[in-house]
Amino acid sequence: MERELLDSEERARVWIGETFAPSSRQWEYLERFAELLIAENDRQNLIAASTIPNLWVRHIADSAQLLALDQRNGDGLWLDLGSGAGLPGIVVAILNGRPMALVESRKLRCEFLREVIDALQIGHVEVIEAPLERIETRAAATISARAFAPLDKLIDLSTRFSTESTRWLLPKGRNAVKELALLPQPWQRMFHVEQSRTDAESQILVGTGQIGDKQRGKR
Ligand SMILES: C[S@@+](CC[C@H](N)C(=O)[O-])C[C@H]1O[C@@H](n2cnc3c(N)ncnc32)[C@H](O)[C@@H]1O
Repeated sequence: MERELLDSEERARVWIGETFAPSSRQWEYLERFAELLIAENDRQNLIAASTIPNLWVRHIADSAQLLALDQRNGDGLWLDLGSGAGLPGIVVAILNGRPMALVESRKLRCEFLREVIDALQIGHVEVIEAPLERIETRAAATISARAFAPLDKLIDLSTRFSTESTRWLLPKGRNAVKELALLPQPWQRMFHVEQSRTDAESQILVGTGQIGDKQRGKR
């Protein structure tokens, strides 16, 4: 069955309500995050100004849809790479209590992320202010990365955080299938393609497992 496209702010909110049943506090946090994001966008370029009228579709629901693809609870770490303004990491963390690590190399963006965490009192979120290449290796239950790097580079940089049960959630816009086809076969087989709920032409690569050196060698 074809999925409903979240093509209006109202539909995006209704879908979030139906999918995650947020508490009134979680709704308040999503609203507050949206306000902080818009305000901060005057100071630093976090999101394209043209997307602000559709913020709930383009950023909030677009981020939340990743959580719908991995609704595991518990204490498995969610690692969000190149988090920028906290997309998808902050949205996911508002809706889910799993530990969240936001990896972001730019100082100003990290300052904003820490302000949001303080304002919303979401203590299960940490900001790792460093290039991904330099951070300590930790096992991630989930790895997300929105608009971070081309797929082959992204996988190269993040393989060391994966385990056999790692869920990879990689929104890849219109080039998802093309980028996937460029990977070595063993990596390709780990992924399937999900249609984005927020953009008819965008897709998300969803994978499970550890990408090891051996597989890399079988190019
Ligand atoms: C295009 S932005 C996307 C931000 C956010 N994920 C989003 O979808 O709005 C890419 C982000 O990745 C960060 N970034 C780029 N290379 C990085 C690296 N090697 N390590 C950590 N962060 C990096 C940039 O500073 C930037 O904030």
